[in-house]
Amino acid sequence: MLPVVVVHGGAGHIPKERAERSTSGVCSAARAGYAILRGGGSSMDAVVEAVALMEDNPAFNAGCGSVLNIKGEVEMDAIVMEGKTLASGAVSAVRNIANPVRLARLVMDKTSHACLTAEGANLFARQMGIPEVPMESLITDYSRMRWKKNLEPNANPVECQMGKTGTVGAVAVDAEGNIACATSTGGMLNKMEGRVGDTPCIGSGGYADNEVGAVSTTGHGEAIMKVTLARLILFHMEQGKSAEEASDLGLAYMKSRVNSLGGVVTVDPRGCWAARFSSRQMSWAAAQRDTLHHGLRSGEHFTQSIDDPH
Ligand SMILES: NC(=O)C[C@H](N)C(=O)O
Repeated sequence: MLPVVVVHGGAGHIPKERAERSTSGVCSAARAGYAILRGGGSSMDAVVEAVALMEDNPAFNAGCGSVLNIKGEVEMDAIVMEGKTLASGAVSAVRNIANPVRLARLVMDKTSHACLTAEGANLFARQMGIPEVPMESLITDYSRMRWKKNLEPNANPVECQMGKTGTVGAVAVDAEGNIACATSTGGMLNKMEGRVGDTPCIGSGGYADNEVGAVSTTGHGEAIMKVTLARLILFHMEQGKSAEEASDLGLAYMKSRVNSLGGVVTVDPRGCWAARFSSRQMSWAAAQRDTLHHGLRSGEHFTQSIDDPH
């Protein structure tokens, strides 16, 4: 069954004109993660590289392409976790960093802390020699347009919803049976300055445990935190549910208990995986046994050889 990498590009309503870019983005990320696993690399390397690639892709709400806060600025959250030791690292409300997921990994590897926030996270980035990038380089015309539209007094709530998708995440199991997860986001469109969502919160935006599995989540952060969605799904797996059943149970609970929709990618220690969502759409891709799987709408599941030209 092993190894496997599963990635998502955010749950929600993905506008038609952006669907193609979102799909090709998750497929490229899954390919990149799988190349690392196929070469004998670790699940942590695979999820970080897959997520970093999506952070660099302006189609997603993470890194370049992040949604803007109420002031029109980019503040990002990210987390990584490894299932062997339960070590994790996260950054929240960090600015001017191209790849928050790499900074989160450095928090895990180089500090005794689990999360650094705002100026402290930026100070740590400088100490680690990570270059700061101008905020402008993380802002796309699309994200500025969405921000402006949502400031209008008569903003359409359905359109508002569209700009919130695009958080990225990945879970993987490597040949040694080590499991990891990573999640990265610009957060919620027009959020308050300093707002921190679920993504950098352990058990909400992600969780990985070699004995149970791993989950990366996407959706309305405040709702995900209320039900600690990633850990809730792993609880169901501990009770004997499959990755798919547990993901559906967690998402159904979030819907019934706090009336909120979302999506997840999940793996178990054998390499069984699931990409599930209660939202209208979630771009996702998985790579295992030299096969690439992907989908966007409910019920969609396309497969092709990993080596097929894209
Ligand atoms: N699109 C998302 O998944 C947003 C993210 N969960 C947040 O609330 O920050």
